[in-house]
Amino acid sequence: MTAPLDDPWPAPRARGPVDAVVTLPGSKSLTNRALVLAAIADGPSVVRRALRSRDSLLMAGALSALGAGIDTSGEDWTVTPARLAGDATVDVGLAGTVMRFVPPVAALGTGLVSFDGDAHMRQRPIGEILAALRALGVDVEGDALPFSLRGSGAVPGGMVTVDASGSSQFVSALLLAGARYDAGIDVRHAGEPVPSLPHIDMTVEILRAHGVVVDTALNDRGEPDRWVVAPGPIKAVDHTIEPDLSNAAPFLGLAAVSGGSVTVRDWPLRTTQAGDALRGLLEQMGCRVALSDEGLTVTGTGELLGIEADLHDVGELTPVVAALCALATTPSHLRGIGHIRGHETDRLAALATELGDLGADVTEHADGLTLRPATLHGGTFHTYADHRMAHAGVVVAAAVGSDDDPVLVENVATTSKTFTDFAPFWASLF
Ligand SMILES: O=C(O)C1=C[C@@H](OP(=O)(O)O)[C@@H](O)[C@H](O)C1
Ligand SMILES: C=C(OP(=O)(O)O)C(=O)O
Repeated sequence: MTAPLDDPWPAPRARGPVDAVVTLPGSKSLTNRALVLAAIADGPSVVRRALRSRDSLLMAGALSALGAGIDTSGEDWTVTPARLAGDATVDVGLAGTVMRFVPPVAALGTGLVSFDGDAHMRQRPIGEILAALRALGVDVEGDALPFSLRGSGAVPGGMVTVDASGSSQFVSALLLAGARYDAGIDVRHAGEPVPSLPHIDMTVEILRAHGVVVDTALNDRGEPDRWVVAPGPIKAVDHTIEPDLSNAAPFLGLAAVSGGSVTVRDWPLRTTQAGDALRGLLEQMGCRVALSDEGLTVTGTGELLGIEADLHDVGELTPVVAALCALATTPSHLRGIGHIRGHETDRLAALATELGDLGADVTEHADGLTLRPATLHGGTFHTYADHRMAHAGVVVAAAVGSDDDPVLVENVATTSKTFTDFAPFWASLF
């Protein structure tokens, strides 16, 4: 057990360049997809180097509640599918992947499944998936958390239209379970552009690894925003989970703000993870970036430049990128990210308030932020129960303030959503 931290936490300030080589925990997005598919696959499988954090344990708990056998005792998790039967309650916590990916699976079972989660989760969008399930023949009660559904042992499936402009997870959720629906699933998006497309690519890629037939070529034939999953078996496949590249953001950001050098081990040469975009973003901000057999190394050059960036595809990187922009010597404009107001908190409002309270020059727009150079000072950085706000806070704390005027990060423990014991690990680097 790690000792409880002071709250608010006096996050360490870098007194010189920070040099470190780190091994990061597994990807939340990959772990939770692998668990879902393992639970409805044709036989048992192993999820190696699974992320052990609140979101992945909630996913394991949810699938176990539906009947799957999941052994999370070791580093490698064994999953044994079972007929999904009986009444169950599912705690989704603050995990978008649990709230969105589990209902389409629960619909395959027999029994009443009730969903609830953290207070803020009741504000996060889910209505589109519940409406889609209803249209596909599932008995669903409610339009937001808490909600329930009653499975009848089969889902007819077929064609369904969703507005996934609020979250790519609406599409991923339906695709993940779709091969088990009688007619498969044909998902069409209608609305403003879908954010976080690499996450849908990740879903398609892992489905194909399980032998599921997914047609996205329809998109290339002039039908954008359409994904078709054929009904059929889901092969049992063992997965080894890549490190979480989005969670690499504060570590690489630390190199940038301290003028040091941080290597994240096992950075994949090819990946669908949104965090891979950090390579280009940090290079644009003036860092040296090198991918080698050892991993990804980012070296701060002493110069941190602002950026013009459309983060629509990689919105989850916004909090740390915005923190870096607040410390940059030239202006920045981050756009295309209105949807992150529906993340763990309204991230645009939270970043504008918290960075602004430390002296940053931030303007909030409907779909982004403008940040101009300013001198920041110490104070308390609130996190709104959002792990990535805490990541932004510790990066600012590393670069700003003084012994008499430090940056304190409130509820840094919220990082446990995707990184167990983040704060002691972070502190060990200084
Ligand atoms: O499918 C996933 O694993 C995710 C999709 C994205 O959600 P949105 O499309 O809601 O941004 C991303 O931000 C989230 O962290 C994880
Ligand atoms: C948006 C995020 O999480 P979730 O999976 O809960 O949607 C995130 O981790 O940045």
